[in-house]
Order: sequence, then C-alpha cells, then structure tokens
Amino acid sequence: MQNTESEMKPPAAKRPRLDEGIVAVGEPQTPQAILETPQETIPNQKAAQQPPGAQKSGKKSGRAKQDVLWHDIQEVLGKDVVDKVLEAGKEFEAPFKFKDEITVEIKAVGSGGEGVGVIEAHDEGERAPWCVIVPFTLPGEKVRAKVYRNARLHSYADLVEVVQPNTELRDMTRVKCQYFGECAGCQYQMLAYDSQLDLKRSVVVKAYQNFSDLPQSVIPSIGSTIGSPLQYNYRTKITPHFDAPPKKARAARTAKESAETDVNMNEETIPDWLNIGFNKIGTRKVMDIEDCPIATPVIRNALKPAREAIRSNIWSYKKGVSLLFRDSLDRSVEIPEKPLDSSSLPEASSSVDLTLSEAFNNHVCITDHNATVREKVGDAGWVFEYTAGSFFQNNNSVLGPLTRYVRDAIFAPWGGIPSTTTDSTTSVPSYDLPTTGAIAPLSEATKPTHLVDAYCGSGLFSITLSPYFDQIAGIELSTASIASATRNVQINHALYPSLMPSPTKCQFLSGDASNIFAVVREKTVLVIDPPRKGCDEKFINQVIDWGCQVVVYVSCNVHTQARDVGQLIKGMEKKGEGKTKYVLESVRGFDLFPQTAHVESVAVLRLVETS
Ligand SMILES: C[S@@+](CC[C@H](N)C(=O)[O-])C[C@H]1O[C@@H](n2cnc3c(N)ncnc32)[C@H](O)[C@@H]1O
Repeated sequence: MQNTESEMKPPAAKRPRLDEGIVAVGEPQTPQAILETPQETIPNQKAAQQPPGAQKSGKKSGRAKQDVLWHDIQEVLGKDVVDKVLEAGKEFEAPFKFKDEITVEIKAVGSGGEGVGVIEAHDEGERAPWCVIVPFTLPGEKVRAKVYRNARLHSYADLVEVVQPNTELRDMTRVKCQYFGECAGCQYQMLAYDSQLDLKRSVVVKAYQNFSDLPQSVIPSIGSTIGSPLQYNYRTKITPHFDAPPKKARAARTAKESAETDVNMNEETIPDWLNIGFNKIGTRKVMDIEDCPIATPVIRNALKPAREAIRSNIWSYKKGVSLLFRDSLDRSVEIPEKPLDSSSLPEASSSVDLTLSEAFNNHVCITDHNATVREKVGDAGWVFEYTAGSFFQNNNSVLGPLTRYVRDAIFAPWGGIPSTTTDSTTSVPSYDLPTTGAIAPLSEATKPTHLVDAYCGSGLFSITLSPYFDQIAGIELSTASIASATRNVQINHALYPSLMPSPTKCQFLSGDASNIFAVVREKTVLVIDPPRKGCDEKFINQVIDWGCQVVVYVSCNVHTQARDVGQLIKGMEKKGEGKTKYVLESVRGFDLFPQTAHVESVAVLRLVETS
C-alpha cells in the first residue's frame, strides 16, 4: 500500500491534525509555545541537514521542526539505511493508511519529546524501514498507536496503549495532571526529574552535532542540565484560550435566550463546543482544562473564577480569545523613587518597609495585558517590573541559578567575580564551570569591565550582572520592555543602593540588536538572548566584526543557537587569520520548563589568541 500524505488527509473541515505533517514535533509544546507560535527556520548549513527533496511546508516553523525531526529519524534508522531508501526513491512508501492501528517498538525520544519507533524493513527488503512518531512513549516500550498522517520515511500516530512499558523509566504515579497524555503542554510527567534532565542534555548534544556545522573537536563536552528548583507550580505565565460560539450554535438560540446577557451554566448545560484551555496534542482543538499543576498556585486559583466568568458571558464573544494569567507580586505598595537610607532595604524593619516586605511576599494574578507585573529574582531579590503582555522568563524559581551561572561562567578564567563586588550572593556554585581546558587563567588586568545585553527585554541580565561591570548597554526591539528596563534600574537603585550604587551605568536603547555595536569592544562581554528564531545574519556578522572578549549566548531554541554559534566561530576564525578565534568554552542546558521537552541553553564563547 502506498499512501502519500495527501491521500491520507481527511477533508479539510474534518482534518484532525495541523496541515503540514509537522505537528508537535521538534517543538516544545508548552502552553506558551502553542500560542506564541515560533517562526524560525534553521537554514541549511549542510545539504544533509534537510530532508532531501523535502516537501515545502510553506511555514518556516514547520521546516525547522522537520529539520530537527529528520535528524532524529536518521539517527534511529541509521544514515546508511536512510541514504539507501532515498536512492531507491522509496521514502514515501508508507506501510500504513489513515487510522491504521499498529504495534511499534520505540527506539528513542526525539528532540521534541515524542517517542520515535521503528517498523523494521520487511517483504525481504521490498519495504523500507519506517519510523513512527508517538507522543508520551519511551525507548524500549512496545506500544499500540493509531496512525493519523504519513510523511517522508515516518508516520505520526496517537498512542492507544503502552503494551510493554519501560518500567525503569515510566512510573505513572508521578503524573500530577489529569490531562497528561492528551494536553500538548507536558510530555514528561511520567519520568523521574533526573531522567528529564538527561533527555534534555541529549537534545543539546544532538543540536550541536547536527546544526552547528562545527567539528566535534571544538564542541566541548556538554554539561549536565541544570534543574529547576521548582518542578511543578513554577510557571508564572499561562495563556489558555477558547473559541467563540460557532455560527450554528448562535443561530439555534431563541430570541429570549439571545436577549439574556448573562448565562447561567452548570456542568450539564455547558455546550460541547465551549472548551477553555490548551490544545490537544498534535491538533488545534482546544481541550477544556480546569487546572494546570505546572502553573503557580496564584494562577491555578484564578483559573476557576475566570472560566466561570467566560461561560456566563460566552455569547458576547465574536472571536476566539487568548487569555493571560501572570503571577505578580502585590504592587499596591509603591517602591520608593530614591534610596531612603542604608537600612531601608525591603527586609529591614521600618514600618514602611515592613509593608513593602509584606507586598513582596504576597502574590496576585494579573490578567490584563497592559497591567504591570512585579517579580523578585534570585537571592539578592532584584526587583523587575514589566508589562504583563511583554516578554519575561516564565519560571521565576530558576532565574537566580541561571543569572548566577552566566556570571560565574564569564568570570571563571579570572578565578571568580571581581573582589570589589558588594554582592552577597556569591555562594559556591552547585555546578562545574567550563572544563575544556582551553582557557588558561587570565590576568586581573584583562577582566571585562563592559557588558552589552542584546535582546535585553526588561533588563534581566543587565541588572543582575550590573555589580560586576562598570558600564552596561542593553538593546531591545520592544519599547515597552526598554521603558521597564530603565525603570527597573531606578527601582533596584532605590532598594539596593549598595548593589546598584550608580544607576547611570546602565543605558538601554530601543531598537534592533544590530545597532548596539558602537560601544567599546575591549574588555566587553556580550550577552545574547534572542527569540526562538535566533539571530539574523546581519547581527552575527556585526558580532564577528566587533570581536568582543566573551559572548554568552542564552537561548530557548538550542537548534538555532547551535547554528548561530557555529557561524560566530567560523566567521571569527576567518577574520582572525590564525591570530585570534572564539573558543566554545561551554554549553549547558537549563531547565526552565520541567515536565516538558523544552530546554534553554547557555553557550559561552571566549576570544583567544592563537599565536
Ligand atoms: C528571549 S527574550 C529575552 C529577554 C531578556 N533577555 C530576558 O531574559 O528577560 C528575547 C527578546 O528579544 C526581543 N527582540 C526580538 N527581536 C529583536 C531584535 N531584532 N533586536 C532586539 N531585540 C529583539 C524581544 O522583544 C524579546 O524581549
């Protein structure tokens, strides 16, 4: 049976899956990821990285996911086998048709978190080996799955039953969410946390192997993934959504019903089409979700009344809506504009500050995109305010370790942070610092003094790293975030005058990241934290021309990071003409999204003289 992808698609109106055969693979399906659809592609650095003759999906994000999945497929089937199938032109000869129920053995977990199973070649080699992508499955498991789409050398299938579980890895008593296995948000709740971190490390390893275009000799051994202090109740932002009433339901309402503004609904009268929640895995169909255990308690508590309010008002919605729930500290107490005196830190005991201290411990849920959110970060308690609808990292519990790691990685070759620093959070790190051996201890005189924070958002890295630099320049496209960053410097100066004695040392500029390079280059560290699509070529070329001392690249998409890091290293090698080059000192995953397949990655590049 030879089914092409198009033959298998049910009519568009009934199509149960996304259009391009690239559903839910290679992409972290956090609630955020579902709604904030990434638009990146990973350009072809080597011909082999693209599925040869790949079908044009017409969607950049789809191609990026396909690129990543294609590597997983090649790894599981073996490159020789894949090449043979391609040579024979059999890569579309799917052994299944739509809704076939099959049994398959899972060989690996792909970079998107789904199990990659293999149907071995049969009919004496007439039929090529074939991969089957099944979410919520683990290596070594035998599963029954229902095929819903065929693509090049692989099919997508829904999990029906785990026939033979991998009992070393799978333990369903770990699952804390009633929607796990259907909701697209989490992939890994059945795993021990250490196993989740191991899987994420292997995603980072593969990303550098497959997308950096660098020889293995220059890729450092990838450190273990640094875990999140909170593994549930950590998500400070969720964006559930719902569709407006369908035309048919609207038309069926009586005149009396239409005249009523409020609708009283109980469990029996809620219509089938009214679902408020997240997408069902691999579909655009909204699931009704009453609770999300990875969200913070204040968000979880806010969900129920918000859902009730929507139900009672549902007929007023003409379009679907994406809701916003943000965890914020109570802002009813203003932070003073200027430092009061040396004992006026929030932890101090004057009556005014006690109130502020209380506000700093009181969490509220913000649902207005234009409202201001307040968060405290790390042991130092840096305070950040930002507009609810703009970017801020979504796991507060890991921001202290993340920003400390960046700091310690920058200063490791000098034996640690500057001794003059008045930062009280210099605890011994719980991670190993770079171990490539490529970096000899450096002299004090060469210690960096300037920081450039590209894609700075509301100033997370600029402000948390400010005690260690003389001058800091941040740049960011969003004017709202730049206004927040500027205010955040003032706030932290007022709260922590000894940590942030001179607010003028931080300057923020609204604009494209490529416009930052007018500042001093020597003794400068560049932090890059771009969106999922990574940096554009113009930016990369300017970093190479500029050639600063250290580059720390933080990314929520390790695949585009690996591509950009490869370009930086190769570009600098060319420009340095054998005299200077960037050494990739360390790469390490950070777990900002426990229970999901998503991994944040931090890469450190250092400029070294080669002669
Ligand atoms: C992943 S966020 C990082 C923000 C910040 N570093 C943080 O951790 O909070 C990426 C930021 O890049 C900004 N951005 C996107 N494209 C940009 C560009 N071309 N130039 C400057 N900033 C950009 C976005 O507005 C967003 O705030």
